[in-house]
Amino acid sequence: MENSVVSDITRSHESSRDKLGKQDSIYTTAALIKVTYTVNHCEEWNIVILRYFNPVGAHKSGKIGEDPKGVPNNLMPYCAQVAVGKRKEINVYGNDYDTPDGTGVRDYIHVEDLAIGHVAAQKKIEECCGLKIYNLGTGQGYSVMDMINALSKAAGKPVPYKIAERRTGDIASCYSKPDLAAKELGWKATRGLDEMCEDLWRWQTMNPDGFNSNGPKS
Ligand SMILES: O=c1ccn([C@@H]2O[C@H](COP(=O)(O)OP(=O)(O)O[C@H]3O[C@H](CO)[C@H](O)[C@H](O)[C@H]3O)[C@@H](O)[C@H]2O)c(=O)[nH]1
Repeated sequence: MENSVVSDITRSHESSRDKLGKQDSIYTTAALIKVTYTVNHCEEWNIVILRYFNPVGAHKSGKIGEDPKGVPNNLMPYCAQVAVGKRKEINVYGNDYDTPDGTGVRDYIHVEDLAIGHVAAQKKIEECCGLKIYNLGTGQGYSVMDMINALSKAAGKPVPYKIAERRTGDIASCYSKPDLAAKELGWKATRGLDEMCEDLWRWQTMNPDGFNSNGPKS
């Protein structure tokens, strides 16, 4: 199976067992903590585990954002560096997946929605909740090409790309089922793809070299 819809930890899931086991890591860590919690009778501990999906965006001010060290590994920081002229083009890792346009699908979430999810989780801990595990995603999958097009729109120019080989360890599609977070945390992601890309682009243009930039800071 190449696809993975990440639902509650106690439910079975489908994902590839690739060489790196990459897509399974989101499960494995939470599952191990859950076992440790139960086996060691930690019921007096209150723990909330948050499963992040793919954070994108930056603070609205343009002053706080992602500053990868070296060559970015992830799609959107790399795309942003291409758009700002620091890199030539983005490699699209495979266009022959079983997805609507053949490129990989992920659940991208605005980093501010993710931050608000943490505040909701903190409140849950204060209710003495025991061990809880929540997905912080939008529940909506977008492809690599959707993301390149959305950033091109925000930047007002095309982001150059080329189709490359699949990357080892990638699966076709992975997105969340965030219902439990909505029900028990009262949390839901509200920022859409355009806002993610606009905020990412503002950060990147104000800080082309990340926190070492000498560009406008106000
Ligand atoms: O230069 C790139 C980088 C990525 N991609 C594609 O873009 C999508 C997203 O890739 P990311 O690397 O941005 O994110 P992943 O979902 O692959 O990986 C993220 O989720 C993983 C678990 O699911 C791990 O947590 C990992 O550290 C985290 O970055 C994938 O289809 C990937 O193939 C490209 O086409 N070109």
